[in-house]
Amino acid sequence: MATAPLNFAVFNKKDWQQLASKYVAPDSLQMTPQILQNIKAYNDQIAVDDVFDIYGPLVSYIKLRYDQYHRDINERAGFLGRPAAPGPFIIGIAGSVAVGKSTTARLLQYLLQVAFPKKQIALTTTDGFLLANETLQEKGIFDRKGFPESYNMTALLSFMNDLKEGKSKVKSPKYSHDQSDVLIGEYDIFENPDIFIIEGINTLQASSETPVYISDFFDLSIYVDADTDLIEEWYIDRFKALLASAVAVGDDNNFFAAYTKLPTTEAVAAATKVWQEVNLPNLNEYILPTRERADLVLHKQANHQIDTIWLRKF
Ligand SMILES: Nc1ncnc2c1ncn2[C@@H]1O[C@H](COP(=O)(O)OP(=O)(O)O)[C@@H](O)[C@H]1O
Ligand SMILES: CC(C)(COP(=O)(O)O)[C@@H](O)C(=O)NCCC(=O)O
Repeated sequence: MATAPLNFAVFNKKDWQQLASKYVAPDSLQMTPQILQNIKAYNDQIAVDDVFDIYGPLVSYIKLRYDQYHRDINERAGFLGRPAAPGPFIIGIAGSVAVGKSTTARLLQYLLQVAFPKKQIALTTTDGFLLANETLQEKGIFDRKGFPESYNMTALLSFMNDLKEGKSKVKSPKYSHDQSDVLIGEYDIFENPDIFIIEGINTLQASSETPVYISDFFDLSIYVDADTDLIEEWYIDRFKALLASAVAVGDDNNFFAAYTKLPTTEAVAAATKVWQEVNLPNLNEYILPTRERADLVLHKQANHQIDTIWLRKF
């Protein structure tokens, strides 16, 4: 993997694991058999030792940063002589298409909920802020899906601003991987969450539409990293899983239905072409250059196991 910049501390799994109970009382994140069973129920491929060794210390670190965030808000409000109106503590998760951002985000949401049972931990993806496929086609940029110009950045920034200001009933549009499109008129509604996770390939990118970055609203950012050959493998694995579910559902409106009519080798060749011509150039040109903007980098090796963690020192 790449060498970490000077402003990051680098941990291997063993050293990171030592940090586990530094800030969270040991009983607040006990990995009981029930917790592990719940995690396995949603993704049985997740490495169980990662849940203990990587996510345990990560939750401790988030707890530390969350407490600092609230102290900071109160002190700043005191300085201004205005009441503190804290919005959520926002965690941004970035990384390539198919590197495992949404899986990481869901696992983190679950573990934070276990560690903070009285807090509301919410999650969304920037995928819902993509322009609809029809609009991308009208604009002649369907083959640029996922690139910066394919998102409604103004809507995304306004969503982030409303959330951070503590507005109630803030809506984010939904995206379906089965349909490979945004779901017009369908939203997730957030009612003053305490911790908010937003994952997406563009969470650390600048916008050409406005000088404000999405990450200006973040209190912590995580970049999920891996070698590109592995990510391509995971992209194809996910494509095969989406094909299998299209076959199981038998819905002709499913985006993947057309691929199910092809021999598997042809369908996989088509997906490999999309990876090579769309998602890989997007990774190299627009996503990977944001890695060093993150506060924390989780580097994965084969089988999604995390082997190295970079943590920003300053
Ligand atoms: N920690 C993990 N363990 C096992 N499989 C994983 C893990 N993270 C992701 N995957 C698998 O890799 C593929 C891509 O993951 P996903 O979370 O959809 O990526 P992203 O949100 O970055 O596009 C999916 O098939 C998912 O099940
Ligand atoms: C919706 C996405 C831009 C984002 O991907 P994600 O991070 O959710 O995997 C991506 O899945 C995508 O559709 N890319 C365009 C090319 C393709 O069909 O893979």
